[in-house]
Amino acid sequence: MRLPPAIIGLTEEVLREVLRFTGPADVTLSRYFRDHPKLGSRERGVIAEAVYGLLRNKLVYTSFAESGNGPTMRRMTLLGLADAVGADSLGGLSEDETEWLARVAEIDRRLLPAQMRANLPAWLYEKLVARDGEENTLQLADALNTPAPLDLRVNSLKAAREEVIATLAEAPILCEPTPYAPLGLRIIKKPSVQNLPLFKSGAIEVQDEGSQLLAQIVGAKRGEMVVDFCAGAGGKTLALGATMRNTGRLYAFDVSEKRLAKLKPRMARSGLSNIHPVLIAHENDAKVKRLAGKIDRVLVDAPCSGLGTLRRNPDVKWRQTPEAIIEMNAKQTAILSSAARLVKTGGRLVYGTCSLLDEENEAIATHFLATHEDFSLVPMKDVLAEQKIALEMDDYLKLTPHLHHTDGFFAAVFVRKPSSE
Ligand SMILES: C[S@@+](CC[C@H](N)C(=O)[O-])C[C@H]1O[C@@H](n2cnc3c(N)ncnc32)[C@H](O)[C@@H]1O
Repeated sequence: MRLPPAIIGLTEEVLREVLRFTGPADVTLSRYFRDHPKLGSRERGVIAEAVYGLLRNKLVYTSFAESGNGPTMRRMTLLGLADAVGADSLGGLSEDETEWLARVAEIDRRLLPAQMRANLPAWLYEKLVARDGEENTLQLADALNTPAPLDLRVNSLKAAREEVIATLAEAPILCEPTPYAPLGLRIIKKPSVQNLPLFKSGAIEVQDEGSQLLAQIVGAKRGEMVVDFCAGAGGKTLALGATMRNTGRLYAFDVSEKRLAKLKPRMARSGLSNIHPVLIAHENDAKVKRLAGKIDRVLVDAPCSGLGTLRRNPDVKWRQTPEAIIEMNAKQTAILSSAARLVKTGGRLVYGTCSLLDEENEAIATHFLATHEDFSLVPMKDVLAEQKIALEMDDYLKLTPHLHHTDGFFAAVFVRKPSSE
């Protein structure tokens, strides 16, 4: 069925707003939909898909849009919509526009300049090419510009992975076990899971496989004292709590009241009662100091550029700047250093990000080791062997969408040496 011609104007309107990059694209879209309550779910889906497609392919589409007659923004919108639903499904196109879309569809994108094909800003593209070479960067960019599948984590307190697979099949939702995370499921077609009884009962949570692995390498055990220092809405907190079998004490720190508030209903669904959310003013808050030297395991899932999550948040690559990343580096160093004080002798400290950049990853880990003689690195290959995760890594965990089909993640594991060492 053809879409009503009005969808073009509506998409163009919200696209203009999104491309101002004054806030995250998903927030702008939600606000737009709230302000336009008459839009049906199909229209909303199409508009969102068109906007996300445009953000993923912005460089290529801008160049195509500039090639035709008429306003560029309308042409960008048509490209996004044609990508989302196919040009044949669009009502209200002029003859000229129909022909132009057909011509553009014939262009061999392999002939475009490499940075344009990568659809990455120049500063990021150049940084990645300098490190990984052009071919690897193009492969990475291709994976980052492809929408992610939907990954779920089974809450082992409530169900076994096999049971969940069987229940989902009745829906019918087909999924497969994730290759590395023992409780993960991957759904290729993305159904809405929020209304499923499995979700409402807390048997499943939405969580990328990479994020599940980051929680797993903390190695939290029954009865331990654990801190999730940057808990946010608690994606990893919930995974840690289940690994601890709902025993011990798991502190969920964050500076954002709004994010911690989102953790509460998730805690209630999960059946976990070992989690203690704590709002802190900053990383040196007195609430942190009180626990110094008492904690078995600390996870620092640090605030970062988020460039590893472009499959889900394609606007991030256009909103990030090298200057913002330098500021972030200072924050990451400060948070890691403060969180380290919590770790008891022999305890584990994990630093993780969803960034692809060395300066947010290895550089922070190396600097930490150079300035904290009482900590040493636990090579990631040892941690993965301990956790029986079948991944080949050297010192650090480095997950990328083109190699591991997860979001981009980095992690380093440190241990606090016994004082005699
Ligand atoms: C990558 S996000 C965490 C995501 C979360 N762990 C999850 O799995 O869903 C980083 C978090 O760090 C928090 N944050 C920023 N500055 C902080 C600080 N100084 N101390 C603690 N948390 C901080 C942010 O509010 C944000 O929620």
